[in-house]
Amino acid sequence: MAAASDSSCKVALCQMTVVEDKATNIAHAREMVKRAVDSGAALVVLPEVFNGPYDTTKFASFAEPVPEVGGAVDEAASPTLAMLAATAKEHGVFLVGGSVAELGQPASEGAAPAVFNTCTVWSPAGELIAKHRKMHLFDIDVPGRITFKESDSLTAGSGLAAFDTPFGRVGVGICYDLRFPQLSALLRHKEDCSVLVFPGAFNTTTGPAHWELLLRARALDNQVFVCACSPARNPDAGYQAYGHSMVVDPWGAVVATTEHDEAIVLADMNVPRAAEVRTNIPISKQVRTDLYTDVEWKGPGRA
Ligand SMILES: O=C(O)CCC(=O)C(=O)O
Repeated sequence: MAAASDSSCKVALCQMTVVEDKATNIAHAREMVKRAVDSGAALVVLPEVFNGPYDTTKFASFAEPVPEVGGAVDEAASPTLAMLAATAKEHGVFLVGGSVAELGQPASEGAAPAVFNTCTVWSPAGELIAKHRKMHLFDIDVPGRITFKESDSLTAGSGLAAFDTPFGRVGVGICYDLRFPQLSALLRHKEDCSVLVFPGAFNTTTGPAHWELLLRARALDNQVFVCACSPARNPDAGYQAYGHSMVVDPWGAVVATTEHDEAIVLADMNVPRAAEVRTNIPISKQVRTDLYTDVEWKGPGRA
């Protein structure tokens, strides 16, 4: 395992090019993780839906069963997960396996199996130590720019995912989950995380406008490191990823990033910096939880 002291850690975000062919993506991810480890990373992150196209009509055909935390991978049915487990173990690193379409159980008898957008996290021993099903599905309509409806083919998850490392506790969300400060706040205040990791795939409309702003906002309002890993932009793909994988520190500063081409983004995270910022600006002690209980969330379908 690459050197990771008790407090600091080198993180690598593998901004890989994703193509239509699953086996090619699996092999490419394995090779990028190896390169990340060769650069000294102890925590390696892959992008959202890294084993196939980001396309609601294709998720089901790329989907694989995902075991529960601590469970064994069915290597024949889940070649992507088998690679993640083996690669984490081979290199002795924590591996946040981007996300894959997860083949779940049918919601009712006779229904099609539910498909989730699921992030798996692997320990240096190759064990599945956390699993996050995307909680907020990416359904947006910006006329003339982008319309996307994950809920056409995906089911939302509802659990929190976090895992312990020698350098601190790490929480996980996926892409659109970033837009919901409540999830990050739960990871910080309920799960006690100092690092949040988001595999994500923003696009060329919302990416330039919101990606960095959201990452820096989540870092600042929770006083945590935020690491977000995108696929590279593939000109041949139907969905044009924004790229710009990024690490933000608890002060809200961007400490490492890139453009939209394939790259490995590396950053040293000095995790005790989170505690230092929390002492300097003690918002978690000053927060007026007594005043926020009556928020009435507005929107269609809500009273
Ligand atoms: O929130 C956005 O603008 C992009 C979200 C997205 O691409 C996703 O959730 O996969």
